[in-house]
Amino acid sequence: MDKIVEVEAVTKLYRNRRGIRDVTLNVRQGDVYGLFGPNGAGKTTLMKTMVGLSRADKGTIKLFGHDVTTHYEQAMARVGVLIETAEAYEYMSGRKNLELAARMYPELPAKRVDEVLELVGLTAVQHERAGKYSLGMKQRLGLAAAMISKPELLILDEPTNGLDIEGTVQIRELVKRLAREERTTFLISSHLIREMELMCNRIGIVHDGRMIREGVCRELLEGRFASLEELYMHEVEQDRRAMAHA
Ligand SMILES: Nc1ncnc2c1ncn2[C@@H]1O[C@H](COP(=O)(O)OP(=O)(O)OP(=O)(O)O)[C@@H](O)[C@H]1O
Repeated sequence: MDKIVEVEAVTKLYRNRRGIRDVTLNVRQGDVYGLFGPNGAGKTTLMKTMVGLSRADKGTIKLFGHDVTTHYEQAMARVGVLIETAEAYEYMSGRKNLELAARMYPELPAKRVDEVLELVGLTAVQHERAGKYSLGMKQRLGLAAAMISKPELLILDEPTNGLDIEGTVQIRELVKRLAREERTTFLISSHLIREMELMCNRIGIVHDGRMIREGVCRELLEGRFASLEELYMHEVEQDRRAMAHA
């Protein structure tokens, strides 16, 4: 299947009328898709709606061809999710946390826990209490838990939020490695455009709850913009003008 994520004209508004409006996006197999936008643009709302944590007011969302609203289990069967800060049982070791996550998938080989620990670089500290982990280590533990079932699609909300440079680089390298070696498809949100530029092949720009531009990074730049930052500033300016005239 080519299109793994199909979001079609989705609106989700909170009582205060904030949220997302009429968002359409497609993620294809093998993409590292970056959902970019400043704080409050609507990235988390979109991701939560996509994985059934909140319900769309309008529009359709399909994952692997299955509608999230009507066929939730089939839609989510091959999806791993890390939305907002990773939650771990702080009094348990990192390893125990992952063993607990693995119990949801009885068919997984026992060595999968070792594999994901290795992938996220937590093998050496696996027996330490998760409560003692640094923020970066907690994020990586959350990522390991999201990856435990070998999902074909990983949806990660701000995975580098609050991380220092080293932590950020580690997550980025991990994403690239999984995309390359395990053919994992990614949908990643961030408010850091440089991060997106280094990691993603496709990008969607969310502004004020709307998708204002979507496409292959290389094609979006089209020789007109030196960086995604320039493209973003241009698109936001255009959007503001269009809205002022609407
Ligand atoms: N539960 C809620 N009730 C009311 N408004 C909300 C709720 N959650 C989010 N919002 C509002 O909806 C808008 C989009 O928020 P969202 O968290 O999706 O943005 P975001 O792009 O993920 O930003 P951030 O990076 O800060 O999380 C914001 O204006 C936010 O204040």
